[in-house]
Amino acid sequence: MAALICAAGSGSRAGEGLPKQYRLLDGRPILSASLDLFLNHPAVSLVATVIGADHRALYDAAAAPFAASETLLAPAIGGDSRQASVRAGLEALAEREIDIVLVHDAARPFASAALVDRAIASAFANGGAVPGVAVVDTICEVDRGGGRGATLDRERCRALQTPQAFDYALLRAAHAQAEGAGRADFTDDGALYAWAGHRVVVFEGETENVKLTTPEQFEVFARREAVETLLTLGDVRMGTGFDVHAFGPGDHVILGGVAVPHDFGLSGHSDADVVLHALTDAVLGALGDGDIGAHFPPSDPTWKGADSAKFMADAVARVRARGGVIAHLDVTVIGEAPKVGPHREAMRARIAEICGVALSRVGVKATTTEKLGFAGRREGLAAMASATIRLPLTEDLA
Ligand SMILES: Nc1ccn([C@@H]2O[C@H](COP(=O)(O)OP(=O)(O)OP(=O)(O)O)[C@@H](O)[C@H]2O)c(=O)n1
Ligand SMILES: C[C@](O)(CO)[C@H](O)COP(=O)(O)O
Repeated sequence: MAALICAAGSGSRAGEGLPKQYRLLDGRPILSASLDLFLNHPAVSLVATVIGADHRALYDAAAAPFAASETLLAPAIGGDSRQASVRAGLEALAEREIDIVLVHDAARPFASAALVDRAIASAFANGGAVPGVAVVDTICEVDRGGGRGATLDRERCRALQTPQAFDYALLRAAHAQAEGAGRADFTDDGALYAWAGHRVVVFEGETENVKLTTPEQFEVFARREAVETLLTLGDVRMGTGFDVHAFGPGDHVILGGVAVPHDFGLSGHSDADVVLHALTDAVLGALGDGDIGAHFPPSDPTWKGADSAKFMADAVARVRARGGVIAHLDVTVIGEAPKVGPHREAMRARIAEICGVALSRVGVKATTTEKLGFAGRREGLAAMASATIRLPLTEDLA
C-alpha cells in the first residue's frame, strides 16, 4: 500500500507568504502532518510526495524529522495542475509493487488515521473510494453573471476530501488515458477514475479534514493557536525593577522590610528600602501599571519616612484586584556592605508576609560590583528585581 501526498501547489488563494503546505501549524510545516500520518500508518509501506520544482529546500526542512525513514521516497516534481502532479507521482511509483494507492492533499493536515483505515477498507471492498461529508448549506448553480440557478438536492451532494484510495495500476492507466484524451480538468482523482469507467464509492469523511485554502482559514487557525498557547501557559507576565539609594547618616538600613545594622543609613523620602522599591516596580511592571513614583510621588509629604511595605502591599493589591496571583519575586542587592547573607531568610520571610505569598516564591540574593562604581565605592546600595505574575485569561481574550 502506498500513499501519494500532493504538495506541488503554489497556494495562490492562501495569500502572501510561503506556499501554504510549508507554513507552520502547531509549530511544524503543514506538510509534516501528512508525512507523519502516512509514515506512521501500519498498512502503508511506501510514502511518495510530489513537490514544486523550486521547493526542494522547503520540502527537506518539512521532511527532516522523517529523513531516516525507509518508507519515505525521494520527492518527485509535480506539474502545473493537481491532476498533472498526481500523474507525475504515480509515474514515480511505477517500478514498485503497489496494490492500493492513497492520494492525499498536503493541504489537509487534519486527516486522521481512522479516516485512512476507512479509505483502505472501502477501496478493498469497492474499488475506488473517496471520503465525503454531507453539505449543510443550500447548494445552487450560478450562471456566469452570478445569477442564481437551480437548487441542487443537497441530500444527494457530498463535499469530497482526500485521502482517496484506488487500485494503483488502474489509477495510473486512467491518468494516462485522460492525458491522451486531452482531459486536464479533473479536480479530484475520483472523477478521473470514474470517467475511465471504474466504480467509485463515497465513504464517510471527517468535517475536521478541511483543505486549508484561504487567508481567512489561516487567520482562524493562527487565532486558535494563540488561544491554545494562552490556555497552556496561562497569561504569565514578568516585570523588572531597579532602585538606588545613597548612604547617609544612621546606624542601620532597611532592606526587604528588615532593619540591618550598618555604619550608615540610606537616605530617601521614604524609608529608602531599595529592595521593596525594586520589587514594587517589578510587580507594577508586570501589570503594565506605571511605576512606584507614579503611584507614590516623592513630592507628596504623605510618604515622608513611610514604611515601604505600604508601596509593596499596594502593588500586590493591584495584582489581586485584576484577579491575578504572584508566581515569584526575586531580588538582588548590589553593594559591598552590609552583608545580606545573615539577613537573607529574615528578608525573604518579611517579603513573603507583606506580599501574602509562600516563602518558596521569594528569592533574595546579593552581589558586590568588585569595588567598581558607586556601589563599589560604598556610596550607596542598589537593588534589581523581577516579578512573575499570572493574570486571568479573560483579560486578553475579552
Ligand atoms: N499543481 C499542483 C496544484 C496543487 N497541488 C496540491 O494539491 C492539493 C490541493 O490543491 P489546492 O488546495 O488547490 O492547492 P494549491 O494549488 O496550492 O492552491 P491554489 O489553488 O490556491 O494555488 C494541495 O496540497 C496542493 O499542494 C499539487 O500537488 N500540484
Ligand atoms: C481533491 C480535492 O481536495 C477534493 O476535494 C479537491 O478537489 C482539490 O481541489 P483544488 O482544485 O486542487 O483546490
